[in-house]
Amino acid sequence: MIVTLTANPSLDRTVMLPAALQVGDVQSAASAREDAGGKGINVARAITAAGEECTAVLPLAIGDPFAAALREAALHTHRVAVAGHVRANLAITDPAGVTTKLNLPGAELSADEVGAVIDAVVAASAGARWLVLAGSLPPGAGDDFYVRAMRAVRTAHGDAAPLIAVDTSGPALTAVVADGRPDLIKPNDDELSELAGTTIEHADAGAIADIARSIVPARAGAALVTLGARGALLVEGGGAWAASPPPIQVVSTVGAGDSSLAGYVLAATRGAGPDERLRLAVRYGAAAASLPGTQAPAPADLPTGDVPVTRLA
Ligand SMILES: O=P(O)(O)OC[C@@]1(O)O[C@H](CO)[C@@H](O)[C@@H]1O
Repeated sequence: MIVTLTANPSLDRTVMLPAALQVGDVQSAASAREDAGGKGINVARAITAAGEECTAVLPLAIGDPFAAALREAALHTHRVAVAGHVRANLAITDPAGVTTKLNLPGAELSADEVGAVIDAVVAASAGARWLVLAGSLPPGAGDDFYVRAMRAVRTAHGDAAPLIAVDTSGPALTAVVADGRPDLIKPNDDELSELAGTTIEHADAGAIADIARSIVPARAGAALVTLGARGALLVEGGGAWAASPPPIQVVSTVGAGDSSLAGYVLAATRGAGPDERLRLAVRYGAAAASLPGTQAPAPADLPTGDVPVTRLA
């Protein structure tokens, strides 16, 4: 069983344009869609669609319209009643696959609500193999929220505690790497650059792996570094691997990283080795990028093209 936590869910609105976005102009849109989003929700949707048992923990006010979008996602959820309503995030996509994203901060959580969310994660993760903590933190949670959640889960479940994956950014990611020692982090190129205090924009796979090694394995068990159209890297104590994506038509990149993480966790749960974990991560990320809006891929959506994986020195 796999548990995800989305401390800051979002109703994802996607507006699809028939041409490139013209900032400052009025444009007619071709169509629009809404999806229940937030990183942990997206991970849970891909895992559930693959037939694995999964619970998505989230704060949700009674009567929040987000509940209707969640119903459509058909997820098993553990909801913590809070006062504030779920934010709405906006994505604008065009026929060339260019995605523009506007994310709101989310409603503030009170100290009691923060404590209730952590208690819910501890309860939901009893017997789980993986716990995925994903997304930005809402105001009020505190930068150390994920560290607190990880400590609470590990203290409560001891040797039976799940492996913990964290996908976040900024001070929340810095805190997790400084004080949490997650089993897996999933930075993208910007997040790894910020974490390591260097830029990886023009670095090749070997150089990126070396940068990840400044964190792995001392401060995180492994790093799945997603690089968009360049593929992804997996760095762990035993080695580093790079994978290139299969050819796809990009429709919306929203949720591609979440689906990569879902693919990784699915493969890990099934006992796959590092190269297969990385390959499935890249296939899931590519599948998500080829779907509109924040749709999470099902196994039937996975691209059939080759995903070459190479071991790095
Ligand atoms: O503000 P955060 O939590 O960093 O990102 C939120 C978000 O962009 O992440 C998902 C895609 O990864 C979307 O469903 C959602 O809108």
